[in-house]
Amino acid sequence: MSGMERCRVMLEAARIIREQREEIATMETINNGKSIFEARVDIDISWQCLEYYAGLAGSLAGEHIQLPGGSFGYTRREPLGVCVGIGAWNYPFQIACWKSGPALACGNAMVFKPSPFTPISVVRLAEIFTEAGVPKGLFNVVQGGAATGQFLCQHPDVAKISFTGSVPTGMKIMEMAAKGIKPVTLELGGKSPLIIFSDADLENAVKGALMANFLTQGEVCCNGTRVFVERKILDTFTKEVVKRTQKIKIGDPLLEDTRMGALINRPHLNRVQGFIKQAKEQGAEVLCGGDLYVPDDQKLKNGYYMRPCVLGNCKDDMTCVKEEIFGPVMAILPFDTEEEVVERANATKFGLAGGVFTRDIQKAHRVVAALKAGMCFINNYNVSPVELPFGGYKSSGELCVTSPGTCQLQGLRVAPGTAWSCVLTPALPCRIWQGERPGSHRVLLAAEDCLRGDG
Ligand SMILES: NC(=O)c1ccc[n+]([C@@H]2O[C@H](COP(=O)([O-])OP(=O)(O)OC[C@H]3O[C@@H](n4cnc5c(N)ncnc54)[C@H](O)[C@@H]3O)[C@@H](O)[C@H]2O)c1
Ligand SMILES: NCCCC=O
Repeated sequence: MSGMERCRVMLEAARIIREQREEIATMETINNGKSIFEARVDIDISWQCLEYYAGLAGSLAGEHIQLPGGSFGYTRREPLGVCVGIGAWNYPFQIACWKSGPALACGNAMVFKPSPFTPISVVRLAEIFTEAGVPKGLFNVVQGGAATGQFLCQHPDVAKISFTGSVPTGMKIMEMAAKGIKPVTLELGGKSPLIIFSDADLENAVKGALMANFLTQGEVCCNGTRVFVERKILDTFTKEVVKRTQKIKIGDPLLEDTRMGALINRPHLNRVQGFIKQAKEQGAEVLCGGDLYVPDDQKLKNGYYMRPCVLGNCKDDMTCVKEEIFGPVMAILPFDTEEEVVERANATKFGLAGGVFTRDIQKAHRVVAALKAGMCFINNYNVSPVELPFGGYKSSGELCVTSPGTCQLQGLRVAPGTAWSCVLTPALPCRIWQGERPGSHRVLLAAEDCLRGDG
């Protein structure tokens, strides 16, 4: 198909998703346990993602290169072929759209494997693609766990792997991809810093801290779970955060007023509570929550519910501050100076996201520029519009570069084939990618290098 033909089919899929928003959101709530309130937002981001990539499909073009003596050369953008998408369980439908959107827009086929804990909604996506006119066999769902994932990654006919999940699994995927010399995109875990300066709008900062910690039961990769608070406002901020956390309505995720549903499964619930137990042993103080929540509704009494937890008296070397818990657990850490907090915020193996709350706009930009993190928020948190790139530094994953015939299957939202793309928004650290030209290296440059002229 031509790009415009692919665009039309993808727009139709986006339209069907929009039309069936309520049904798919309900399915996602049952699939994952998150509140229907949040699941609707996930579905909206999903159709927006397909619309976004549909919009790019028609303008994917090669280049004409003039050579001496009247000769010329040209480049074509060709699909890679069969791409594998492997997803995590926290945003099942959305992750499947993030991966299939760019793959299909560029003319690739995709075999998608959801997490075995959330197998359902992606099957609906496959049906929708078929209804919209995606040719049979172009988007495929394979169910299974680690062994199935390995099989897909090692299959000789697979040209590219896009993975969302934990760091240990990401390392295995990268090894498998290396053996097959396959490009890979990794979207991995995080332990992101959220920095609250004393001049911040307190009301907004408290809301931001809740947004950064308790969406989807805290099971969000980019959550700002290390909440650094300037000592001058530590007590006021902590008191308010605890008060608001205790008011979060937990329970049946299908009810309109529920804001926190059930964790994904019993082993994960036990793991999250294990982190809280260990935090107490290491000297942290549970300021609220952390215990099981048993809803009044009899049919939910064995559900995997817990009260959101705020930990005080935390230190940087505690396990609860260093490791990704992937549950509703916020750690509060006092700080005194900007220099100190930036150093502590960056002292982590992860680098997915970061946030700053302050009324001082210069300080805000200075601090986010100094954070070694992919997605940075100023006076806001956990909004990820599809138009913006999403990906990490260090162990949080790799932002792959563009390559001919495909575009990023997640992580880099630029027109495939664009030679230079610059992302420079108030809330994002600037990054510049150099697209591939035949025979050249592809490099990822920090903005500062380019501004100095090194780029
Ligand atoms: N950066 C992002 O965009 C992003 C988004 C969502 C979740 N995450 C991360 O995902 C993690 C939670 O998800 P999870 O528990 O499902 O992660 P996981 O790594 O356990 O599993 C992810 C997927 O990989 C598959 N898998 C497991 N072992 C495999 C192997 N050896 N080979 C191939 N596939 C294999 C699983 O079946 C699943 O589909 C957290 O660390 C979270 O931060 C990151
Ligand atoms: N906004 C979606 C973030 C996905 C990470 O878990």
